Amino acid sequence: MQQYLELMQDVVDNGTDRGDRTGVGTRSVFGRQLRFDLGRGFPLVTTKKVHLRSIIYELLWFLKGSTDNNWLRERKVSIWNEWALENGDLGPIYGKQWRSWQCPDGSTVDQIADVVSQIRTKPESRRLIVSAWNPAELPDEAAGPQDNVRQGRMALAPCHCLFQFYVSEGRLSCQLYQRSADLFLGVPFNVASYALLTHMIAQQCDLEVGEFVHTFGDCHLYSNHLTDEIVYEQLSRKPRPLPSLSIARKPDSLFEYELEDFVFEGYEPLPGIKAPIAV
Ligand SMILES: Nc1nc(=O)c2c([nH]1)NC[C@@H]1CN(c3ccc(C(=O)N[C@@H](CCC(=O)O)C(=O)O)cc3)CN21
Ligand SMILES: O=c1ccn([C@H]2C[C@H](O)[C@@H](COP(=O)(O)O)O2)c(=O)[nH]1
Repeated sequence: MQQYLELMQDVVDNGTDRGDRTGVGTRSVFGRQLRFDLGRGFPLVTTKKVHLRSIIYELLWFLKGSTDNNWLRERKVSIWNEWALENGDLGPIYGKQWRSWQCPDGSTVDQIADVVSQIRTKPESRRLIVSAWNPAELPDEAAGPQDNVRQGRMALAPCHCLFQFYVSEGRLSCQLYQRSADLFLGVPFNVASYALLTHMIAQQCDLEVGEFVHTFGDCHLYSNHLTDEIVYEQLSRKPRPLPSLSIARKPDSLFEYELEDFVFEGYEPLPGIKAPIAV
């Protein structure tokens, strides 16, 4: 994960200091890319301990099509708490757009089931895309997350907003476009989540894993992460070898995976680093 640290250093050295929606302030660069060969280890940050359980449950929750934070809370995953209503509702965020994108005629599109079926039947297609960016349901940037949900809008605009698959020589690759990236807290989650999704879809489609290509728009470090205890501490650490992932069984569909199916070996990270989240 040296390249993750290099991107962090790039933001520190070349970023411009700017204000942002949350009021915290960031240092940011625009337009960057990381590439991970998934055959050479699972891309999980090793220079701090990353909470894999939260990442896996969040992905399973997206794949269920759920936007109800209670499902995560029941599993002790707290990463969406700040954005949810009292009753758990997060509005039409990822799960809704992935599994039941609303059409004008009242029908819905299951983009995930469709893309898996396309990968199986038309692997050379150049249209293997899933988009969470639904302009009709975006939040009003001037209102808070809960107010947006009360209006039937998303609590937060999709950050990882569009991804595309590519099949070549029996390998499945995935490229993500992330319009806005919290490099310290969000990105380790996003890289691992899409790497995991690529492994799952490859297994379902009888393919090997290829690359995960992570393309960024506004790539930032929050100003309250630019401290000796947080970002500079992480930049002083040396990456360790990557863990490996094996999947214990092959479920009948992409929607039937469980936490216990994912077996990670050789994850020996440096200690965790706590940081405040910008809401
Ligand atoms: N500012 C911001 N950054 C994000 O990364 C982010 C948002 N907002 N809003 C929506 C989701 C929620 N995500 C989150 C939220 C919290 C953590 C976080 O606090 N991580 C800690 C603790 C992990 C845990 O307890 O499971 C970490 O050390 O990684 C990570 C991703 C990613 N997203
Ligand atoms: O998966 C995610 C979700 C969110 N983020 C970060 C990126 C930004 O710091 C905030 C979102 O704020 P916007 O004003 O909507 O850009 O959350 C992330 O990195 N990964």
